[in-house]
Amino acid sequence: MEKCKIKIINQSKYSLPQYQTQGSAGMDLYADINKNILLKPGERVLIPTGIFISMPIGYEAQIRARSGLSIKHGITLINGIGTIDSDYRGEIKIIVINLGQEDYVFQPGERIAQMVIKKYIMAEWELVDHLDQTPRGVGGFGHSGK
Ligand SMILES: O=c1ccn([C@H]2C[C@H](O)[C@@H](COP(=O)(O)OP(=O)(O)OP(=O)(O)O)O2)c(=O)[nH]1
Ligand SMILES: [Mg+2]
Repeated sequence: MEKCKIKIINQSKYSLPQYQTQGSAGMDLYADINKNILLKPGERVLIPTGIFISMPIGYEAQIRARSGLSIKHGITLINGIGTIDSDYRGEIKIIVINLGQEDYVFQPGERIAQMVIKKYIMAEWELVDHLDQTPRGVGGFGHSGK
C-alpha cells in the first residue's frame, strides 16, 4: 500500500510505532507523558501518544487494547476499539479505564495499546420497503442456543 504519513511530537524519545514481530498485526503505541499517571480502579483517562497520522482514503486505524495489560491489570479501552478516521489530523489518544482492583501507574514511554491499519469500504444505501428473506430472519442475540 501507499505509505502512511506520520508526524511525531513526542520529543523523539520514543520510536515510530513498531510491529514487535514480523507477523504482528498491530503496532504498539507509546504513552507520550512526562510523568507517571496513576489510575485508580474504575477511573478512566485519555493518554496522548504524541503521534499524528495521515492514511490514504479507504484505510482506517483501529486502536485495540493490549491483552497483557488487560489480563494482568484490568486495563482496557473504554471505547472498545478506537476508530481513527483517514481524515483525522489530530493527535491519536488512547481512552483507557482501569477495570482491575488495584491502582495502575502508567509510565512515560510505556506501550499502552496497539494500532491495526485496516481497509474499509464506504457503503451506499438503497432504500427499500422489504428486505430479502433468510433462514435466520429476525433471530439473533443467542436465538440459536448456547
Ligand atoms: O480511541 C480513539 C478514538 C478516536 N480518536 C480520534 C480519531 C478519530 O478520527 C476521532 C473521532 O473519533 P470518533 O469518530 O470515534 O469519535 P466521535 O465521538 O464520533 O467524534 P467526532 O464527532 O469528532 O467524529 O478521534 C482517537 O484519537 N482515539
Ligand atoms: Mg465520529
